Amino acid sequence: MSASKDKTVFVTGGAGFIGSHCIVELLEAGYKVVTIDNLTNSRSGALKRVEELTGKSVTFYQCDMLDAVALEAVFAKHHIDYVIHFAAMKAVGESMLFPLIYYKNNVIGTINLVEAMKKHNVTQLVFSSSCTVYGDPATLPITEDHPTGNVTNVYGRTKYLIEEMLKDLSRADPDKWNIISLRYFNPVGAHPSGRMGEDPTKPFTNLMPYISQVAIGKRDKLTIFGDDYDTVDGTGVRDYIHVMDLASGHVAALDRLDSEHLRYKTYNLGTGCGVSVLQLVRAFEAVTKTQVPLDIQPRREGDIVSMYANTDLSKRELKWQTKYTLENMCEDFWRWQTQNPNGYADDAPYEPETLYASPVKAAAASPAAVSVSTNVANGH
Ligand SMILES: O=c1ccn([C@@H]2O[C@H](COP(=O)(O)OP(=O)(O)O[C@H]3O[C@H](CO)[C@@H](O)[C@H](O)[C@H]3O)[C@@H](O)[C@H]2O)c(=O)[nH]1
Repeated sequence: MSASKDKTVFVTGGAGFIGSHCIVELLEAGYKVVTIDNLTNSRSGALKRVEELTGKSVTFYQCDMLDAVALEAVFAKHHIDYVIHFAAMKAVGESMLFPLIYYKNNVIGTINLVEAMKKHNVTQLVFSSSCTVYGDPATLPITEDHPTGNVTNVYGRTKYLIEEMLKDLSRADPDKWNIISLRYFNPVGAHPSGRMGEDPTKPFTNLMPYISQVAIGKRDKLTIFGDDYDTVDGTGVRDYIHVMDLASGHVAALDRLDSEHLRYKTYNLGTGCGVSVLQLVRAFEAVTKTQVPLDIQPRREGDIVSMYANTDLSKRELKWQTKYTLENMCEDFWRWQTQNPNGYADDAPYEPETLYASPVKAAAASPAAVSVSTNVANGH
């Protein structure tokens, strides 16, 4: 556990799936948390559950990453020690249809954040990146020094561009910046209590939520995109990681920033184990005692055959390792789904605090804050 008591972490995208679970870990490690979210792909009820589970509250502002004035106001109002930046749009298909919205929200949103940090002399940042930056891997398991940038979709390209931008920033001012990019593999599962989990308000395409919807009877069958890959059983292989392991990886990253001035460094967060689509389905069926009817279809365009992490560096330098098994991922996800069929939709909202002294002043200071909210969701 962290020794960084009384330090404040500013979390962007804190109501999202990974952000909210990470806040639980941060509060339990003794950090104070200030968070923003524009709630375009999440509900603030997640933060109420965070409070319920930890007995601690967070400071929450409903705020968009494109609202540079509001972002700055957060830094002006709070003494921030570290930033963890989750807020981003994350749907691969959508990113191909609306590339400018993705570049704007993800890249410009990050520029706004880093500029506000710079202005207020906050230099410690953990960035939520993705294994998608590796593109189609040349070698497996994937180490952090594997080439990046050969990305197959716009969402992934935004993550790659942000990584490069942060690297350039640290090169330009190496004594100042201390930045870690965490490359997540495939986050799944939910808080073991059954009180928190993934609750996207937009359509999703990820495997585990689909499996679960079939198991619960909301859909007839699971479409498997290709069973003729060169893998253990012909289906695609991924490195599924429990969201609580991912969350503890962020606490470890803050400890790492404290222990050494890194300038800029990347770490994989995965389990190191490749699991096929069929293996995940079978594990889910066994744990939940359900049947998931399958429909084998052609390969999905842009899909990668196999992807799993080499976790040596994160184990060694972050002193972090995963604790949850594939069975835990399935049972925790199932508990969340069955106990909360509507996610947080029925919960009272977590009341956002007011960022500005008066609404009139807010509108004058920050016209973007009162215009139609742009789409910053919470993702990886
Ligand atoms: O209905 C489905 C959904 C998925 N799959 C397969 O399941 C595997 C995993 O798919 P998915 O859950 O969509 O994850 P990825 O394709 O690995 O991409 C996700 O995981 C990446 C790593 O975190 C992120 O970068 C992406 O944004 C995110 O969509 C793949 O082999 C898919 O072909 C199916 O067979 N049927």
